[in-house]
Amino acid sequence: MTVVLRGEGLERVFRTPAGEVRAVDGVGLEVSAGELVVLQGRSGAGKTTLLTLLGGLDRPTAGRVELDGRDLATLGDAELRELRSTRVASVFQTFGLLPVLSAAENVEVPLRILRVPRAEREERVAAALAAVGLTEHSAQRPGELSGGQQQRVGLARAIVARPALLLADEPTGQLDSETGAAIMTLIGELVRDTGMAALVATHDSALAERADRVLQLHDGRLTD
Ligand SMILES: Nc1ncnc2c1ncn2[C@@H]1O[C@H](COP(=O)(O)OP(=O)(O)OP(=O)(O)O)[C@@H](O)[C@H]1O
Repeated sequence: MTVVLRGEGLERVFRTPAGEVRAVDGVGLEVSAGELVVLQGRSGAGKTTLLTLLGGLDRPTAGRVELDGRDLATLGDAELRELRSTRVASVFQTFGLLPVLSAAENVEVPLRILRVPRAEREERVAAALAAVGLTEHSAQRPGELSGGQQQRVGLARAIVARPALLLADEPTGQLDSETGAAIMTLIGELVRDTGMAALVATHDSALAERADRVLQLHDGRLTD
């Protein structure tokens, strides 16, 4: 399978008044197309910092990230933004939906940014909402949806631009365990159906059952 994401020798050191924090300390990993990898680790293990490096939102202190075959260090800001908006989708614990927009309008946002023509936007938004089982709720605003439904809107918005990579940081953190498990199952289905690569950070070990592979992060390092 094609490797979509590769991290090599990644380090991220934060300099704080209290001293240096090695949040990510020599991490190497690969995620391939059609693969769901779960990144597990306790609070403070470095999961968010690692995802931020892998998604090109922050630059590593050392090491390299290759996304879709491109070394992020060689890209300028504009190229990096372009790669991020076309090839990477992110899902967070706080669903990040715009409260004044309907579910469908929220899902449409990435396509507007990419200047996709209107008719195609409508078609793709409908398909993404159908994929997460929310066709009947497309006109509702986030405040009128349950937490699990809001996260499904977040997932529809993530996949609508057909990214090569989905990065999710505690996507089930605000949900009860049953709803969280359903969201994780849905992520697994989306990965299989679309062939995208997915890396999902969570401290919930029950969710790891749905992964093709589980990585354990401890004090910024991957352990076996
Ligand atoms: N901007 C920053 N400045 C200084 N230290 C930071 C910064 N961001 C993160 N850290 C530190 O890096 C370490 C890893 O933090 P990170 O948020 O990546 O962990 P996490 O595994 O995502 O935790 P959680 O599950 O609680 O979100 C922690 O010790 C944290 O305090």
